[in-house]
Amino acid sequence: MPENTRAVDVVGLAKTYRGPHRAPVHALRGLTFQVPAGIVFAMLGPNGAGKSTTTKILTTLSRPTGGTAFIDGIDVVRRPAEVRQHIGYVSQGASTDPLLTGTENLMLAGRLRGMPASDVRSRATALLTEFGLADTADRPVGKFSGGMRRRLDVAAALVHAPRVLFLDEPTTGLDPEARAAMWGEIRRLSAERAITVILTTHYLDEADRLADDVMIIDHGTRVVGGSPDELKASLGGDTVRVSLVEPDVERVRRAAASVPGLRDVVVETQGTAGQLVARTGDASAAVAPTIAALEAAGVVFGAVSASRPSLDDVYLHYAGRSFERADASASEAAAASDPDHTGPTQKGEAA
Ligand SMILES: Nc1ncnc2c1ncn2[C@@H]1O[C@H](COP(=O)(O)OP(=O)(O)OP(=O)(O)O)[C@@H](O)[C@H]1O
Repeated sequence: MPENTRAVDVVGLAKTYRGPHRAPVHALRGLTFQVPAGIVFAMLGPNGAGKSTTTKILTTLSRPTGGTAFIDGIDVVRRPAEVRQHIGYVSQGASTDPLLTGTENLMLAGRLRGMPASDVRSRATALLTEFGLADTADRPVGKFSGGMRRRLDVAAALVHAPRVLFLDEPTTGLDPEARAAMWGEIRRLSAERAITVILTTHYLDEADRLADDVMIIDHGTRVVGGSPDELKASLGGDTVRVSLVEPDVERVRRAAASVPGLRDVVVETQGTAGQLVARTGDASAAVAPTIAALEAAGVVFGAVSASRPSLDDVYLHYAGRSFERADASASEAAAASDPDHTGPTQKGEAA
């Protein structure tokens, strides 16, 4: 791919957070990926995978401890001011001022970007119209709904017409309706403005529905990447899933191994519950023998389902554990190792 078609080019990116009273945290461990210009690209990973750290480095808010990163061919470490002209960034927390109106917020964003006062008003008006906020343009933003506020955040990030837009968990905390509206905005932006959208998410369905390309990231490295369809097709065949009650893992494995055509068998437990996930060429043919084998082995189980592979299955296949499990254990580990851990939205730069 020619150099100039890459919106993002990251090679061997590393970031270690060091604090005086804590063990170093290796948030990124040699992350390498490229994003072609003009697509919607999703970084998908469980809590603590390194998504926000990557975004912060690419948006020049944090310096890497190793590797290189370029936006539109510009080095984020050596030429950060230039990079900032090319990017818009919507962080996890709201970035607009609740006491100012929508128009005032966008004008402020434009002025902070160094735009002339004569340009910012017309730009603010156009953006408010584009994002369906024209009717509420003169209301203080503190009175906006969560979804309206998030749309205004995106509008503010676009005030200087950047070529690459970063969205850090754009729909976290939104209700389903506002979430769907935000997905619509992101698709529209990509189609109408031809900008590159890089979003981080830990919602599998969000990555699946929105992204042209997905990179699964875990423990600070790239696990696998590609279009959602490519990734799902790469698994070959269907998924059989069985929910288990107080499972004896070895017994379940042995029973599954006796079913012809079942492969990639994973048995996970969480408390007294568990699940068996396996791949098969033809799920409809595999369900009955799976049930028979589990019954014969005396395994207690609940729902049995067969489906086309999902991104959840892709994650399980390549990362070796289910996404839900990874998310839960990352949160537990963070809470255990850091009594001050305040969750994903409140982390500040410590190094
Ligand atoms: N400022 C910081 N100081 C110390 N450790 C940090 C800091 N910011 C992030 N980390 C740690 O770095 C690792 C990666 O965190 P990061 O926020 O990049 O992950 P994430 O994939 O964005 O997760 P989340 O969805 O929870 O935001 C985690 O172990 C996290 O606890």
